[in-house]
Order: sequence, then C-alpha cells, then structure tokens
Amino acid sequence: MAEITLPEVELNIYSPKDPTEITVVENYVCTKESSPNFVRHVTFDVSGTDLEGRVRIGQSIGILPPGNDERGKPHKLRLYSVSSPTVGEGGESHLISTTVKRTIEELDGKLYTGVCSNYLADLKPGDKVKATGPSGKRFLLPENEKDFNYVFFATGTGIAPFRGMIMELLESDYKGKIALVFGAAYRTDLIYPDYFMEMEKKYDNFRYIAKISREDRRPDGSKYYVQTAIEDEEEILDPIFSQENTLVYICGIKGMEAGIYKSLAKKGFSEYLLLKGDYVDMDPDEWDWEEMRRNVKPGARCFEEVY
Ligand SMILES: Cc1cc2nc3c(=O)[nH]c(=O)nc-3n(C[C@H](O)[C@H](O)[C@H](O)COP(=O)(O)OP(=O)(O)OC[C@H]3O[C@@H](n4cnc5c(N)ncnc54)[C@H](O)[C@@H]3O)c2cc1C
Repeated sequence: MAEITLPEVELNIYSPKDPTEITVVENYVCTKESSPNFVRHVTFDVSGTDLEGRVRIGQSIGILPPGNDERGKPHKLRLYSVSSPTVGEGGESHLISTTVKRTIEELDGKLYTGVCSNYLADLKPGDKVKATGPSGKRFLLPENEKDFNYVFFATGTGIAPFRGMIMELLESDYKGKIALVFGAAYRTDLIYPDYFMEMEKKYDNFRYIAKISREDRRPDGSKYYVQTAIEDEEEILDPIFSQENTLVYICGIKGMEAGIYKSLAKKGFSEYLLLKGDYVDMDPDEWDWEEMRRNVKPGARCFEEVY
C-alpha cells in the first residue's frame, strides 16, 4: 500500500487578536431549487494577505462576525471549511470559497438566526470580512493524493471540502476511483448537485451517490442514509473499499460517523477503523451507541471532520 503522507500545512497565520481582511467576490445559492435549507457559495478575494496560496483543501478559515454577544463581548470566530481546491477557486490562488448554511431555528417559540452564518449569507460582492486561519492539519488529502482511491461521505455543508478535493483530483491527471456519498433529507437539499452530476458524466472514475432520507424508501421500507449506501450500493463501493489503497473521508453533522463505522464493520471493512477493548471481536449489531464513541475510532485510512 502507498504510504499516507499528510502535507505540512500553515496554521493560524491570522489569529482572532490579529485577523486579516478579505473581500467577498461572489455569494450565490448552491442548492438546486428552493430549499428550506439556505446554503450559499461564498467566495473571497484574499489578495495581499498571507492566506493567498497557503490554504489547503481540507482546512478551514475562521470568520469573525461584527458586533457583540449577549454578554457584551465581541462575537467569537466561527470556522468554515474551504470548498475551493488548493490552487484556488477557478485555479486562481487569490480566491477562496466557502459553503455556508444559514442557521435558522425556532427555539422556545422564537426565531433564532445564527450570528455568523446569516452575516456571511447576507454579504454582497465588495463587502470586507475579518478572517483568521487557516486551521486543521489532519482532514487533508495526502501529499501523494493520486496514489489513492477515495470514498467520501458527506451530510449538509460537510460537502464543502469534498467539492474542492474532487475538483483537485479529477481536474488533474488522476487515475484512481472516487465515490461521493451525500445524504440529505430532501432532494432540494442537495448541494452543488449539477456540478457533481456533470463530473459523473465526464469522468468514468467518479460516482455520485445521493441518498434522500425523507422521500425515498429502501426495498424493506426503511430510510436511506449515508451509511445505508455501504450496503445498498455494494456493487459500486465494495470494489473500492476492498482495495488497500482506498481512503475514507467523513464530513458533516456530528454523529453521522457512528452509522458509517457500524456499517463498514458489518460489511467486513473494519480495516478502516481502530477498534478497542471488547469491540475488537464484538458483533457490530451489538455495538452500543454511547460506548461506541469510546471504542470505535477512525483508523489510519479514515479521516473525519464532524461538527
Ligand atoms: C471544523 C468546522 C468546519 C465547519 N464548516 C462549516 C461549513 O463549511 N459551512 C457551515 O455552514 N458551517 C460550518 N461549520 C459550522 C460553523 O462554524 C458555525 O457553527 C455555524 O455556521 C453556525 O454559526 P452561527 O454563528 O450562524 O450560529 P450561532 O449563532 O453560533 O448559533 C449556533 C447554535 O447555537 C445555539 N444558540 C446560540 N446562541 C443562542 C441563543 N442566544 N439562544 C438560543 N440558542 C442559541 C442555537 O442552537 C444555534 O443553532 C463548521 C464548524 C467546524 C467546527
């Protein structure tokens, strides 16, 4: 198996005490149709800052929203995964993109709109933003990225890093195989669907698998989730999982990793996991959801970023 060497990355060139200023150049909706989940593609011009050419796909940037919190203290930074490839959006090293979902909730009968996500989603080209980072040093493509196959699992804005990674791999001379499994509640929640469908048509070595939990049903009546793809799409995924130079990446809603780990183990692909204690020999059907967090960790060929 090819050795997995993660690249050295720049970290926290800019801190919350000493942020930089970047400029919005575009801000558009990146779900296909009208969706109650408002997700926007926001691109920044980082020209003249030390972020230019120094942020790798898989890393995040921090955004400092203006104003103070309820205690009168300046708002804390929020992290946003970069969704443009390492070479920059459209190959331009001064452009960095993010994929931002508006946080909108009803709490105790009152509407709560998340501070930073709505600030970002409302920005117009030309607006200036205070930024920090980059951050993150493990959720990266290896230096020798073309030596591997990839299975990417995403929910929600967890799709952001995979957009950049897929662009980076497919739009170079990559010969390996990539499968992207994206889970959403409704079809209208699919993020960048046109791009991924177009890439699937263009490249034989890329498969886009969208799993819709609240609209479609599996033959036994149960719901589709990202983890059910491991069984439902075995014709596509088994040949990829079973190769020793395959890496698994998981990004999105905290908790999604548990189902994926269990399904991988049930399918006999425990080599992607680090099992501890009794869990080494236990039947995955008997895994306890709470205990599992302590006993099942990503192995050397598995990378996760959940939030
Ligand atoms: C590594 C990493 C990568 C990330 N990448 C992305 C990404 O690519 N895209 C993306 O959209 N997000 C991403 N996030 C999440 C992002 O950082 C923010 O957490 C998210 O946008 C919500 O921030 P906000 O300021 O809008 O919401 P906040 O205002 O911080 O609110 C967040 C939640 O806190 C609760 N809350 C806060 N204050 C109150 C209050 N006064 N009353 C009641 N409830 C309250 C609510 O439940 C609310 O939903 C990432 C996070 C991490 C850690």
